[in-house]
Amino acid sequence: MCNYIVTEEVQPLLKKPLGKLYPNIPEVFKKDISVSDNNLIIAIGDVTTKNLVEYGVIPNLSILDFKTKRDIPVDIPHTFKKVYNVDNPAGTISQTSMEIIKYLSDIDDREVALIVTGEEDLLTIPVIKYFPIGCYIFYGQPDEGVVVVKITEELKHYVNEILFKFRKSPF
Ligand SMILES: CC(C)(COP(=O)(O)OP(=O)(O)OC[C@H]1O[C@@H](n2cnc3c(N)ncnc32)[C@H](O)[C@@H]1O)[C@@H](O)C(=O)NCCC(=O)NCCS
Ligand SMILES: Nc1nc2c(ncn2[C@@H]2O[C@H](COP(=O)(O)OP(=O)(O)OP(=O)(O)O)[C@@H](O)[C@H]2O)c(=O)[nH]1
Repeated sequence: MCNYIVTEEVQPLLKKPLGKLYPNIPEVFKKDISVSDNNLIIAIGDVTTKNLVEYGVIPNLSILDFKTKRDIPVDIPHTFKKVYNVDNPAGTISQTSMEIIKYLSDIDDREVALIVTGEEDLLTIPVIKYFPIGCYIFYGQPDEGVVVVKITEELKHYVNEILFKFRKSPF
């Protein structure tokens, strides 16, 4: 594995929602669908996680950096059952992020937090790559709302194509 660095070619692709954009979390997701739908819920971003938690929906995995808009602190009103930490600089998907997300996709833990030192936005990519088909991913589209992604085989292929457009660095 290696570190993936964003390129000018790939950045515009990542600014487009990878799922359905909603102005706010839709009513259907204001309850824990992972119980009825038997699909995992992954939240990426602090505002997104905070909003879900405040509706009583605790994601199976929350990927956070405890800030929004780069430096506004965000408090998440929940004590997670397991917490992991990873370094992931803005503009990259670090090798360690790829490894920990692959590991987390294989274990059946609930209420896990992955705390990112750096920037968590791009980690939607390895979550789609490694987590099972059918999982729901929630992440924020700044100043537009929240994106809800349901992982499909096609989306996994698209994400692998996107990864090829990153610059790879061994360190
Ligand atoms: C294209 C993206 C993913 C590139 O992420 P990157 O790791 O390079 O971090 P970047 O610093 O560009 O942005 C990180 C976050 O900080 C925000 N941000 C960026 N610059 C600033 C700034 N000057 N002031 C305040 N907030 C900022 C962005 O809106 C974003 O929410 C990002 O810019 C973005 O659009 N994120 C929101 C949508 C998203 O998460 N998409 C996931 C695709 S995998
Ligand atoms: N209206 C609305 N906007 C949301 C919601 N969730 C996220 N957003 C928007 O998306 C932005 C990014 O939210 P997240 O993806 O949770 O990321 P973050 O950690 O809060 O912010 P960054 O560190 O800047 O990426 C927020 O600042 C909001 O503008 C929501 O439920 N409703």
